[in-house]
Amino acid sequence: MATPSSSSADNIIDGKAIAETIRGEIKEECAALLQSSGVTPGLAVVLVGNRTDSATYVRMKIKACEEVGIHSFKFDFPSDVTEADLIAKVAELNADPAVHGILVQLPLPGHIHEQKVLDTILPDKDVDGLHPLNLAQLAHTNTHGSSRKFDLKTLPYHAACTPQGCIELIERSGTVIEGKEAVVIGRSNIVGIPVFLLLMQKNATVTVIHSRTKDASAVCKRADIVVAAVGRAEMVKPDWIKPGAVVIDVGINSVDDPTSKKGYRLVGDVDFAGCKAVAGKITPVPGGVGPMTIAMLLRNTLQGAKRGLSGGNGN
Ligand SMILES: Nc1nc(=O)c2c([nH]1)NC[C@@H]1CN(c3ccc(C(=O)N[C@@H](CCC(=O)O)C(=O)O)cc3)C=[N+]21
Ligand SMILES: [Mg+2]
Repeated sequence: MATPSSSSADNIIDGKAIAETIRGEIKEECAALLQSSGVTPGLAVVLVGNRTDSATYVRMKIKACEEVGIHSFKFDFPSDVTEADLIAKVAELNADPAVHGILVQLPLPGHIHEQKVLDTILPDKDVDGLHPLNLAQLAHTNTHGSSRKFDLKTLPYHAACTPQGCIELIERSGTVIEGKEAVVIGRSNIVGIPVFLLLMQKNATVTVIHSRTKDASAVCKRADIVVAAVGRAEMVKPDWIKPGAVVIDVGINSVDDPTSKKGYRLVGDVDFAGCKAVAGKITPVPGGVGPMTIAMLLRNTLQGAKRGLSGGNGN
């Protein structure tokens, strides 16, 4: 086993490396699934318009599929596509047995009601975990006081990808969640709420901080585990962090930077340099949560294909 280095980087959680490990695990499982049942998992990706960031993310997702042995099917629509046409495509994919997962890349153009489109995806094919029924399943799961363990790899429904990625980063970097004080900053349906639910299912004591919280920094400072998902550049300062805490930064904020070639750079919701000096462990941006989101998408797609074989969603 490699000896951990004692460089200043050694409290950084390497999301890129952890995601690579997980993609390796998924690749093996895809090969085994193909061997045993002849099935290749399939992911349909729907991209609307020509945002460069969305096109980049979609390209990364498709490349990741190829690498692990998941079929991908890409559907491009112009930015003036009607909501009805998008919903018709989703309905077609819902009925396609080669498609185990459907992802509609967000954001959608303003004239389209995003949730209305997402709600059309069959929950069993909703590998983003953004359908309200999947969020409800996560809240409704109750393994406490039962011998059944809460295991992300075998959930009978889809949990959202970024939140699952946060949990994997915490656990795979060596932190036991059970019994810890966790604070989630932000309460979005996509990240804050599902992260809160996952941490609770993992037996943490969880507090959610939001825009109406009084004295957010004092509440945050109680946490052994902090997950920041507010979408405000470098909002979490070193004096918010309890010494030794694990800090997971979900934010992807672009800030002007004339010294960079692109004229901007990406920063998280956490003041990384400052908080790194106080935290026990911390994720960088980029190279933290981002790559995990894609790894979890692959895992959900594989899981969906396996569930399809066993018939029904096991509830
Ligand atoms: N239906 C839907 N599902 C999503 O999961 C979804 C979405 N819409 N819309 C946009 C956000 C954003 N997102 C990211 C995925 C990977 C990285 C990622 O891998 N980032 C790299 C850097 C990538 C770069 O070089 O820009 C990193 O953080 O290291 C980031 C962001 C998924 N999203
Ligand atoms: Mg809209």
